[in-house]
Amino acid sequence: MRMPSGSQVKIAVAGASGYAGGEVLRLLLAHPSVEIGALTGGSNAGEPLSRLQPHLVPLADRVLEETTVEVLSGHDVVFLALPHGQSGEIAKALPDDCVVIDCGADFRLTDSEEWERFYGGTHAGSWPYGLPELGGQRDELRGATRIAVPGCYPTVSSLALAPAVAAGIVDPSGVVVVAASGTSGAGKAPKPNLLGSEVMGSAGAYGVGGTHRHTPEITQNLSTLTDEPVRVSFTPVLVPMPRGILATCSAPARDGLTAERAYEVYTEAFGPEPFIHLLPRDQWPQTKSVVGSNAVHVQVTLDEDAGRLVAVAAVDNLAKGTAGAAVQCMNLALGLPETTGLSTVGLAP
Ligand SMILES: NC(=O)C1=CN([C@@H]2O[C@H](COP(=O)(O)OP(=O)(O)OC[C@H]3O[C@@H](n4cnc5c(N)ncnc54)[C@H](OP(=O)(O)O)[C@@H]3O)[C@@H](O)[C@H]2O)C=CC1
Ligand SMILES: CC(=O)N[C@@H](CCC(=O)OP(=O)(O)O)C(=O)O
Repeated sequence: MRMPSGSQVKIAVAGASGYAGGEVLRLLLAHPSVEIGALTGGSNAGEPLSRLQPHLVPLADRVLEETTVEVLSGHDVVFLALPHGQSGEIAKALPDDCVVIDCGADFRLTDSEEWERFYGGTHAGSWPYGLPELGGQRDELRGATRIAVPGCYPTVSSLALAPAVAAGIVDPSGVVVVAASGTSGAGKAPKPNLLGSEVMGSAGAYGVGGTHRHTPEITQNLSTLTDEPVRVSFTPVLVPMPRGILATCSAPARDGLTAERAYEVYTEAFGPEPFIHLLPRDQWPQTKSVVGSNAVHVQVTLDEDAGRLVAVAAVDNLAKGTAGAAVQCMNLALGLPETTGLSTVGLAP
């Protein structure tokens, strides 16, 4: 579906009471070509949106509806911001010409065995993957009617290493990613380990030992860039901040690589990308610079003694890590300028 210039696209958001759905709405309120239609919830259906998302002032008079195919039909674009496993049935029942953008994981993986191993249950299938900056992915997204938005950790770690893997300056069988995330990455639903008293003043690793479900997604992404085997050791870390991910990624450097050459490779790869900002040589990414924005801040160097390329990247997990990517993909799907309604300006301090 392509938008005739000057016309408005009518969107619906399923999961509008959650973090990802709320962020999709925050971004779309600043989008010039969007009219906001149905907003649905789960347990909060029937509640005023303002009780759940008081920051979305222009939508203060809206009431959350039930998440049903009937409510969501009749829109040009439907954003699904539902828990894993909830998108498949709804997506299949929506009209073919409706653009469906799934913020969940249901359609991200291409390998059904990996889906069953990491998520359990039946694999719903795979859709065009919503990371335009990865290889030739942008072309897949133009005019697409079904899009799987990447996970937040896979977005930041895949982008941090993509230029190095694509250029063959590292051995992709030795990738290590350690990424620290803010607590909104875990969603709004209460969880015992996410109580304020558990999280405040503490940082903790989880999903250690290759068990986190984003491991196969990072491996899948990097494998699209090389014919060599890709092996990823991924460790997520929960840190006491509401938003942001900082990923420290490394891989064995190929003989003869210098820090200058690595930086050159990244400059060439990211030069044309509107949302990826390779920092000046002496600066390193920090989450506060990307909060609220769709930007990815990246830096790269060589650890000569360890013989490893080290790339660090920061994103806002709810913006480029979810909702910003979803809006960027909508723009591509509809033939709008890719950056419409999205900013690279963060919120600091
Ligand atoms: N948070 C993040 O940083 C990221 C999130 N995502 C993905 O986005 C999706 C949403 O995540 P997030 O917003 O964080 O989660 P939240 O827990 O904050 O929100 C979940 C939303 O889904 C609704 N919901 C829950 N169960 C049902 C159901 N059975 N039927 C209909 N609606 C239901 C909830 O409604 P109610 O509250 O009314 O019950 C709520 O609106 C997930 O798939 C997540 O993996 C992806 C990347 C990053
Ligand atoms: C801090 C935190 O808990 N983060 C989430 C990942 C959030 C994300 O990207 O999500 P989905 O794959 O769920 O869409 C986690 O580790 O499960």
